Amino acid sequence: MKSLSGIDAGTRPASLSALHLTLRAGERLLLEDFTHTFYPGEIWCVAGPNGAGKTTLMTTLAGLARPAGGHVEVDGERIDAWPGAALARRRALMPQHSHDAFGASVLDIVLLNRFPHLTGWGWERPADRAAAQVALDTLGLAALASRDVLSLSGGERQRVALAAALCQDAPLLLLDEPLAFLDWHHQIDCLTALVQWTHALPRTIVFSCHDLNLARRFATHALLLEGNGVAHAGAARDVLSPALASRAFGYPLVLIEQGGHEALVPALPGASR
Ligand SMILES: Nc1ncnc2c1ncn2[C@@H]1O[C@H](COP(=O)(O)OP(=O)(O)OP(=O)(O)O)[C@@H](O)[C@H]1O
Repeated sequence: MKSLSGIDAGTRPASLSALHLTLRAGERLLLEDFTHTFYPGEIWCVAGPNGAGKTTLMTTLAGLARPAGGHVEVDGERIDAWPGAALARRRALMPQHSHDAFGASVLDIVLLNRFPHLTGWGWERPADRAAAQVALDTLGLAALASRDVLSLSGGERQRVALAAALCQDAPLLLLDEPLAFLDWHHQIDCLTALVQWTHALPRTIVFSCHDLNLARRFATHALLLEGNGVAHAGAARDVLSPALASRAFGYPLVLIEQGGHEALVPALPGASR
C-alpha cells in the first residue's frame, strides 16, 4: 500500500495497529475481529452511521477503553503497556466533546496539552509556548489567543480543541469529529492544515467525520463501519464508494460528477441510478 507520502508501507514502522479488535456496546456487536495497521503519512477517515461505533473505536485506539477482544499497539508496543506520559507524547486524542468548567485564555487552554512534555516543576518553557503559538497559527486562531475561551462560539471552541491536540505534538493524532460545528470554509481550512501537519514529520491522523465528500477529497484512506461488526478499510475513494456507503448507511447514494468534481448525494426517490 502507498500513502500520499510516497513511501511504501512495508518499509515504514507502523504507528498504530488494531489486532483482532472486537468492540461491543452492551449486547450489540460493533466491530468484529478487525486487524489493520496505520502508517505515517496516512490520513484515515472513520465513517459510518450514527451509533456505528466511531467514538467507541477512537477511544479504544487511544487506549482509553478496553476492547471486548483483541488489542491495540502503538509503535509496535501494546497500548496498555505504555506509561501514561510516554503514550501522551506519542498519541493525542481530541474527544468529540470538550467542556470548559472555568474561564481561561485560549493560549492557556492550548498550553494545557503540553503537559506530557513538561519536566521538573512543571513550568512551561519557551519551546512549549512556541508549540502553542504554532498550533494557534496553523488553525488561524492567533488573534483569539488572549480571549476567554468561555466567550468563543461553538466553531471557534472546536478549532481551539483541535489546536490543543496539535500542540501536544504527537506523531499520531486521533480526532473524534474535529469538523463538528465548523462551516465549510473552516472545515476545508482545518483539513488543509491537517494534511500539511501530517506530511511535516510525517505523522498519522485518524479522524471521524460525517461528510463523505470531504473525506473522499482530503483523506488518503477510509475505514467505513457498518455498525454490525463489519468494517471496510482501504483507499478513501474505494471505500467511500456509492455501493459500500449505500450499504453502510442503509440509504441509496449516487456519485455525481461535474467539471472534475465528484459528490456522493442521496438518490432521489424513484430516480434511475
Ligand atoms: N456506556 C454505554 N453503554 C451502552 N451502550 C453504549 C455506551 N456507550 C455507547 N453505547 C452505544 O454504543 C453504540 C456506538 O456508540 P458510538 O458513540 O461509538 O457511535 P458513533 O458511531 O460515534 O455515533 P455518532 O455518529 O452518533 O457519534 C451506540 O449505539 C451507543 O448508544
